[in-house]
Amino acid sequence: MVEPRQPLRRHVRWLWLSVMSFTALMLLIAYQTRWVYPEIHAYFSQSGNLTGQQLATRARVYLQQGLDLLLTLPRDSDTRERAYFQLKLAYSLFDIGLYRRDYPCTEPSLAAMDDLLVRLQGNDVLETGHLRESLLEPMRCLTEIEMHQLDRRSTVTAEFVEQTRRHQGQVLLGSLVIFVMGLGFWLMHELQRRRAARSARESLEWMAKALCDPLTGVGNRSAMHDHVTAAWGSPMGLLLVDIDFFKQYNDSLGHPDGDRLLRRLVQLIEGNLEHEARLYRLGGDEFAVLFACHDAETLDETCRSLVESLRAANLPHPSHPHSEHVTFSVGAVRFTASHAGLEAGYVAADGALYQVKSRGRDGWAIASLDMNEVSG
Ligand SMILES: Nc1nc2c(ncn2[C@@H]2O[C@H](COP(=O)(O)OP(=O)(O)OP(=O)(O)O)[C@@H](O)[C@H]2O)c(=O)[nH]1
Repeated sequence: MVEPRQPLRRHVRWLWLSVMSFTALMLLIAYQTRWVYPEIHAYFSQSGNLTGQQLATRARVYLQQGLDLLLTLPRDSDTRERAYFQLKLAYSLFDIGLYRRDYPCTEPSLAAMDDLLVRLQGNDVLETGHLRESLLEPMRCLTEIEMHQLDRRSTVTAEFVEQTRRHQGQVLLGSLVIFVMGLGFWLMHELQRRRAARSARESLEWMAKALCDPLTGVGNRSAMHDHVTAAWGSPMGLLLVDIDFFKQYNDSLGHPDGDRLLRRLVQLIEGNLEHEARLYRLGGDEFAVLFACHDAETLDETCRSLVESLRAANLPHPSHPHSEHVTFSVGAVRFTASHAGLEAGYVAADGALYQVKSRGRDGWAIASLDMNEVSG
């Protein structure tokens, strides 16, 4: 019961491993998508961060506040001083390498602011129209920088998001390929294993067939040798059973009936055997019985019992010269299990069988063998 469940368990384990690793990968990707990338995106978008755009925005605010102060009347020294401070702050935030390099309007704007700062410091009279004109260009320039920097930032963010999406797609595709390859390898391994199991099973079946007589289903001569090898060194009894006048039986009833008689004989003999005794067909109408046999009485009793049970079957034989029923001749011997022992035992049992045949058949005879001589 345990054996057939093993492959199922292995399949489940393989599938479980594949599904778990695939799920882990998917979770990782989902985590990246759901939490990590938005975090990065948020970092790029946060309002408190000092980017190129935010410096320009602050500079413009300081500039606007300075201009508002200067446009306030009366324009006393305190107001001028506060306006100077705001303009100075705007100037310092505006005066950075990035703006000078990327925006041509920066240089003239800074020059105009510088000029205004000098005039404020020198307490020059400042006309409202002139003030507006001087600060119009820096204001326009800072607005242009702000807008451009905002555009740049959204372009960079969009590119980043697009890149991560593409990367994510590649990771997903790669994982799917790995998963499919894993399944493929598993499938190949499984097919290979099944092929090996099938060929092993077929080999065993062929081996079993090679040891079996196809007509009667009992073991053949090779199987009998295997039996002797398995019982090596132990005392055994060998009975050779032969149907009398089987040729006549075939001739009168036909070979199919002869086959049926052979199969019936197998049933009768097997029904009469002890548990550990085995029946073999050696060829034609000759059968052999092998069994553990420790003394002569057992051999004698087995022969007697077998012949009597076969006689009791009363199988009809229409062309038997001396009887109306099928009769049998049995030759028997005891030997010690080994190849040489079997060979000698077979010769001796065959001799005993020949004696029975010569005496008129329908009987049994036991040959004696010096068991020590053939025990090797
Ligand atoms: N029906 C059938 N007949 C077989 C088979 N194998 C051998 N035979 C026949 O068995 C007969 C054996 O004949 P013999 O060896 O002369 O033996 P017998 O006729 O029994 O004579 P004795 O043994 O001297 O009594 C032959 O006619 C074979 O053709 C088989 O598988 N089926």
